Amino acid sequence: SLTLEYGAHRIGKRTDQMMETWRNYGLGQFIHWGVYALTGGHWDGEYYSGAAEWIRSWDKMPKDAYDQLYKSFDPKNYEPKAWAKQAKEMGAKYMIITTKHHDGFSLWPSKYTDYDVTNSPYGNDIIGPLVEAYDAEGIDVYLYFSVMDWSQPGYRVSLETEEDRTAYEDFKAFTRNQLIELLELYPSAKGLWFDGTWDEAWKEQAVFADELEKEMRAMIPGLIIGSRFRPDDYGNRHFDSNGDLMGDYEQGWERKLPNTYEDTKGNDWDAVMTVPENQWGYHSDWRGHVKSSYELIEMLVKSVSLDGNFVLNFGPDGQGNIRSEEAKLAKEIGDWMKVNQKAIYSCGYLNWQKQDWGYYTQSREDGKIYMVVFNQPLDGKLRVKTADKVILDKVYPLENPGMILTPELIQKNEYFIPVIMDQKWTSPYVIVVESSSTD
Ligand SMILES: C#C[C@@H]1N[C@@H](C)[C@@H](O)[C@H]1O
Repeated sequence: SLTLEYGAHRIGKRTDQMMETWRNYGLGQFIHWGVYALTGGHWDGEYYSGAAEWIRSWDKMPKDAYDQLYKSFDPKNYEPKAWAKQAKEMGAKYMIITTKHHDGFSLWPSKYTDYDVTNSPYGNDIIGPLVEAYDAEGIDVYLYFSVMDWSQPGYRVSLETEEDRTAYEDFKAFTRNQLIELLELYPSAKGLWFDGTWDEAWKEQAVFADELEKEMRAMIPGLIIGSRFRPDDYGNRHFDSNGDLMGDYEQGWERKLPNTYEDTKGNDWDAVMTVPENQWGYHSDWRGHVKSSYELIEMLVKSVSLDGNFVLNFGPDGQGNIRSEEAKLAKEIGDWMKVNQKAIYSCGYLNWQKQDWGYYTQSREDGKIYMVVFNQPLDGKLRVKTADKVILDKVYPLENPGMILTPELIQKNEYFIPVIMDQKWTSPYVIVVESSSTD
């Protein structure tokens, strides 16, 4: 392997309590909010087919017009407490908020740019009240921060000339100043979710990024930072040039999920997911496929079954309203979580053979095994192939512990669990397996 000074600083999972808490979240909420929400994915009556938060990059979007939008940012309906309550009802254990997206508009009062909320009609800090509201609901807060910043004169995609390099040094200092400022203002934040680190100029900043990461970790012990922040000695991110994970968890699963445990490489990871195919910021006209709560619950369960967290995105509109489609999903997911949360919180991967009926999760607290059934077999027989030396001691529906189910032995370590068909199962349900080992 290569000798790397700025590659992974740890091989294997973090084992401290803060990371254990992160690992046990199961469900998170992403919030993408900023001046792009004012456009709703349209400009001058035209529909933008890209991701709404990228509308400034659209050739039909006059850049100076976009850059004036903040002078209309005055979200009368912004109610952080209501957002936090809704997230609590949904069952989210953490929330990631865009403090600054690629356009550079800072949702907090920043000493380092005039392109921030204090210079909008709204005038007040957006981030502070949100952090307080989510903290009050017991939902941990993480700060999304885009390194790429279209508003900064010093930003560069690549460093071709001496002028580029000089300008980029100013940009690096600005970036560090904003990050230190965020951690000083919001010390209850448990971690950072970085984005916009794919340009060549940043990929040359292994030394700077490493020093900055160390400085931030020193400010908030236990701070959790994903794989999308640092480039290594050769400009590689997520995995260093030896294939080892950078940061505390893998951030590569954006709008997609791993399919097998092997895909996760045994690392901690999160999957961040949009409701439409690709809209993070508010778009008033969602076209194409919009995911149902059934689909999203399956993605959540699949993520947990593979030792990951599932983070569902919300994109409030320009007035601070949570759109009705997202409110409905939050309610439907929350209703399912209220009944089945034991199969999600503090659960993870079980090395039993994957079956067609759904997913296994196992509690990291008491070892209980959960069979989350999405595809009910017509004969009601759920095939279970356990690992070796496993005894099934007790099997019952999570919703009805008194209904003891008797496994029918097929062959060594393989059973049918008969699920009584007179129950009209209309949503994914959970069977609990209490097991022991023969050795
Ligand atoms: C591309 C890209 C960005 N990464 C997602 C998390 C959104 O912020 C999107 O704009």
